[in-house]
Amino acid sequence: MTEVPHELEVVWNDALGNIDDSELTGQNRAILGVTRPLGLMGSTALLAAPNTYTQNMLETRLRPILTQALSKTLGRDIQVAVTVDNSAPVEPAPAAEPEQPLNHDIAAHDVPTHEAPTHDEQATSRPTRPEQQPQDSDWSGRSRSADQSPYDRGPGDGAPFSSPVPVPQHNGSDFSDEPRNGTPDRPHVGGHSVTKAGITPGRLNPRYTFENFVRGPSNRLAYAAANAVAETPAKAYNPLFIYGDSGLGKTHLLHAIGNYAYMMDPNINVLYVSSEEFTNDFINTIAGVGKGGGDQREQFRRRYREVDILMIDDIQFLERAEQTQEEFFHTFNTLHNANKQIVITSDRTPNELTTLEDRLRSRFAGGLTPDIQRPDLETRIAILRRKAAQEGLNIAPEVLELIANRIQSNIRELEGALIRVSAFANLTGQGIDLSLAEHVIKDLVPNDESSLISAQTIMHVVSTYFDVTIDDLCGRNRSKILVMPRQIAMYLCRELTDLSLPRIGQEFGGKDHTTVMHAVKKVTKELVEKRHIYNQVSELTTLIKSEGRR
Ligand SMILES: Nc1ncnc2c1ncn2[C@@H]1O[C@H](COP(=O)(O)OP(=O)(O)OP(=O)(O)O)[C@@H](O)[C@H]1O
Repeated sequence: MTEVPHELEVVWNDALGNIDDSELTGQNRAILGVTRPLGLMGSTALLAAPNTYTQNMLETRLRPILTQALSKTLGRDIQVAVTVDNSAPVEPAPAAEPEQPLNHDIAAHDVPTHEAPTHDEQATSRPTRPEQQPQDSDWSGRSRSADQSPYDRGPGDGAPFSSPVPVPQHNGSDFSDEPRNGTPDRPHVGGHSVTKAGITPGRLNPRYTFENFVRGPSNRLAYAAANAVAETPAKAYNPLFIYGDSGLGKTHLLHAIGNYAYMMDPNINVLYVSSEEFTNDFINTIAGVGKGGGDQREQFRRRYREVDILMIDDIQFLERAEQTQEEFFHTFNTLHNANKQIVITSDRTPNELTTLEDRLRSRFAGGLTPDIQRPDLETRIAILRRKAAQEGLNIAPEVLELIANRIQSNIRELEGALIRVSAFANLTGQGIDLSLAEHVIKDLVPNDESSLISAQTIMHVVSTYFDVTIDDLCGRNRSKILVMPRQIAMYLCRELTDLSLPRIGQEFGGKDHTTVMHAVKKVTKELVEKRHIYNQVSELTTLIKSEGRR
């Protein structure tokens, strides 16, 4: 890392000293602890963050506090720019292990000792690995009492929720088939997914953090367990097996674990992968063995076995194939024996995973197995309120309540409804009131109907509507005239069915899940910005629903 001139360090420390402690949560302090000043250019202070997650937090949540503090210190208006400096050293971790055992011996069904706060509760003290603590060592010149965890959540839980509508980074008018950060149809598992220091943790979604996760009775146990695992990997609950219906936040919690663990220790190896990706990667490896010199199997093993935290999403899709399960079993054992953390999600309990071998099921059941239930009305409203605030939408409480009342069982749908309502208001130049919301959401699918709608139905309706063939939708021709219907069809599959991203990719001619993800983001953005896309998506939704009911 660039050496920091002494005066700059002094200015930085003074500025940090100017921040009122009550404005910062423990996490904020930890972030500031790993941030370094790089220089002052005119009225801009350039800061270095060790990773994109920290950069993101500095640029959003902490920006106002930092600009104010730096401006006050320097006596003039200062802006802040943040760059990622991969070489930035994270404070060396003392090797000492915690003196107190942390929940080692808690039975699988026990409630975690550090119960998570609800969205109304605050500041829970958690056990913390001592090696994490130096990161915020005295950056502010203030001392912290020995028993105060640096990661206690402060009152500032009102972090802006990242927009579900992606900010356009290029001309958003075209429908391109390419995900911006990757090549479609190429498996995205492998070395680059492993978040070794210096490698951007590209597969972790920085928006999915613990802070952005609204807690309520339906998810409190899963949240608390995930939080404990992120703070003390392989010490609290191992494996952690979270199950629950589609769209209730399992993936969000996995990413939150990864983001949190990575923020605390950028040297940690975190790997997030869906079981379908694991299967595909394994099948490709087997197919390639012999062609590529025979070491592919070894590389595969290293990819999955040399990690500190392995997170497998949607384990119910783990291929029935014997060899894949065998491989996964050994991966699991190797990691577990090496005291590495494993986190798994599923749509059902371990015992209900009847396609899995008994020995795998019993391994899963041997850990903590919290579930996530459908959120209650209060939690749904809290989620909507947070999303609306993030979008800068001033929506009356009765409108949020209407949406929350109408969409009860899936948070993805809840978010989708909010986006549709705001898109319609935006495109028609109207304010968001009850009658507008009523008008928009009357067409949305109540969750119970979604099981009646298949990807085939959606493809059939979309292909007829746009006068293209189903082969066109599943093909790879990138002509604009085909890409747009294809992306809309993928978006509708995500919105109207319970299919996972990889499963949708398979339905569309074996495409990678990143291609589907890109399509979903693209259409979400376009339908907010373009009236004709909004109309097409609305019309198609109605057509698909009526087709699904037949
Ligand atoms: N408690 C919550 N607070 C805020 N947002 C949430 C919460 N739970 C879910 N979400 C949001 O709902 C959406 C769907 O969640 P997620 O993808 O994690 O569900 P899932 O259970 O993994 O679904 P699937 O099984 O279909 O993959 C995400 O955008 C997520 O951020």
